[in-house]
Amino acid sequence: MVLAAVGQLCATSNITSNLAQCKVLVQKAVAAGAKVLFLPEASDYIASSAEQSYSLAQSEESVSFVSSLQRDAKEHHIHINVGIHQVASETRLKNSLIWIDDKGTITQNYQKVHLFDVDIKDGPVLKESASVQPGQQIPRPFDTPIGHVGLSICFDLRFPEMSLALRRQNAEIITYPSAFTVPTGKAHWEPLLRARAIETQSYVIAAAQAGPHNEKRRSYGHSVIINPWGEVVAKLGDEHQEPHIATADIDLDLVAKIRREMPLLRRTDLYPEI
Ligand SMILES: O=C(O)CNC(=O)[C@H](CS)NC(=O)CCC(=O)C(=O)O
Repeated sequence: MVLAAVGQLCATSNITSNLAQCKVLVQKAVAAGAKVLFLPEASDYIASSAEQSYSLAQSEESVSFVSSLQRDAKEHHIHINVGIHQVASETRLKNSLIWIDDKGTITQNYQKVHLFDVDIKDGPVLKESASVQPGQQIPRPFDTPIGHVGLSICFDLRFPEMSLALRRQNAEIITYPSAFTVPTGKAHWEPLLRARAIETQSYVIAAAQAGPHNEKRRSYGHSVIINPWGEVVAKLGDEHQEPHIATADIDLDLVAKIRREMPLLRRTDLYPEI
């Protein structure tokens, strides 16, 4: 069994201080003996407008955010999965999730495919598609020290088609780094994540942002690791004063046992194969 850590922070528009929080999380994960650290969506920054988000993605701080974590990964022999913004075009960004291996190399880069556009009465109004270009592919799950990892981000967790597609390609662990809104988090966060774990018979690892990013926006927190039986095996609350981690052993024998004991044989003669 290999130990994985989820890290929780509250990013603002200050990339330098967000990096400092991420580095604290790396230190805590290393001290706990974790081999992989999962950091939230948009760990580099949460901006207060589309314009600010685009200009931050072009900044030097944005480049050093990633290179500094690459150096940490190499120095401490830890893999780091982290959500960042990348420039996609002259007007739009990518909401990206990169995998940095224990040599400091970026080996995977997933671009979020489902964008979060909501306008909830007396609730959050967010239009991610105003500044972000949707990804066009679902990368294949890849080998890591904790098993085959399939990458997805935040709002993607509402689409079981995507997690089932990753499962069919042999994912054993599915990631959902997030910055969930508070009302949708209270209502949907844990049940949806547990459902994704149960129906894919995979670990679900969801590192979350927590607390107030600016006057307009706050995130729900509650980072979790869920085993393939749907049990929460590591959990944080909504603390946001200082960065926190939670850890769990990833047991691939448990994945194999659950899949062997309860095969989910699909009736693809009756509905399409995903
Ligand atoms: O804004 C950034 O820079 C980073 N992106 C995000 O935080 C994204 C888009 S606004 N947040 C979500 O997808 C929350 C989904 C959610 O809360 C739900 O599905 O209920």
